[in-house]
Amino acid sequence: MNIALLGYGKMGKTIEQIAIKRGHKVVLTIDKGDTNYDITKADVAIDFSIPTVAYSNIANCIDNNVPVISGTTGWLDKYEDAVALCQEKKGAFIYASNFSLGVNIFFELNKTLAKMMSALKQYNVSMEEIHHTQKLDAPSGTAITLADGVIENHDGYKNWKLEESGEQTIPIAAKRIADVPGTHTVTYESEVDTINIEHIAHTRQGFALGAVVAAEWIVGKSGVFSMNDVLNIG
Ligand SMILES: NC(=O)c1ccc[n+]([C@@H]2O[C@H](COP(=O)([O-])OP(=O)(O)OC[C@H]3O[C@@H](n4cnc5c(N)ncnc54)[C@H](O)[C@@H]3O)[C@@H](O)[C@H]2O)c1
Ligand SMILES: O=C(O)C1=N[C@H](C(=O)O)CCC1
Repeated sequence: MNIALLGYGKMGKTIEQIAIKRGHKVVLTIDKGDTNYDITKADVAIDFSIPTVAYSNIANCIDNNVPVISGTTGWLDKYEDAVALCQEKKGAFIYASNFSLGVNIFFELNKTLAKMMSALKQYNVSMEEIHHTQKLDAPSGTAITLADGVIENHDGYKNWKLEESGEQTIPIAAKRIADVPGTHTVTYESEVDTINIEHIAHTRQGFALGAVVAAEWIVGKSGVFSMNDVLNIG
């Protein structure tokens, strides 16, 4: 497959290594300031850029009929626009806040636990995410997906807030520590005990492999998909 990388930072470079090992060719590496390029050289594009440009990168792919995978976080106010554009143009698009297999299993575990805890009002839920200090957005996209998973499956919670608790609100703490690839903890606390579930990424390889697997999966399809479709879970 010929792959375009939109964003050639930490993730773009890790994805390039994995894509080549899996027999693909990286035909475009687009970073800040690169505007004049022909995206149609690629069979599929993988966007890991920055929140302010993710939507225009995705829209450019859809407009040019190139399937696109996006892992960029912090741009979800425009997610529904991307869905509408993809449907209108009969394109192919996947956004995932986290492409790693382990986190996608963790997402399902989180939903199951939320269902179990819904009747147990003596427990309060909270979340913590820890990432490296270059991260531009907070809370992480993964923490938002985890909070949404609780809200959909636990009748005690209706929203989430960064560093703030309140009635029916899941507090999310965001910590920034040098070189941490990504740690997420969901905690249920009562007066007598604590239940934690946690995912710790040791490297970025898991995110990158998941993005390449999603790119392999989407070619030849049309529609808006999720990692659950790719991994056949959930
Ligand atoms: N979904 C996941 O599994 C997952 C995993 C890791 C990171 N991420 C997200 O992916 C994004 C990138 O992460 P990173 O660690 O590679 O960040 P990074 O800062 O290392 O790389 C981002 C790159 O995008 C470039 N960029 C700026 N403007 C651009 C433009 N107009 N077009 C293309 N590229 C442009 C920057 O110059 C930089 O090189 C972040 O939003 C991060 O939260 C998601
Ligand atoms: O390094 C990052 O930035 C990460 N971003 C994603 C998020 O916001 O959840 C996934 C984990 C790494």
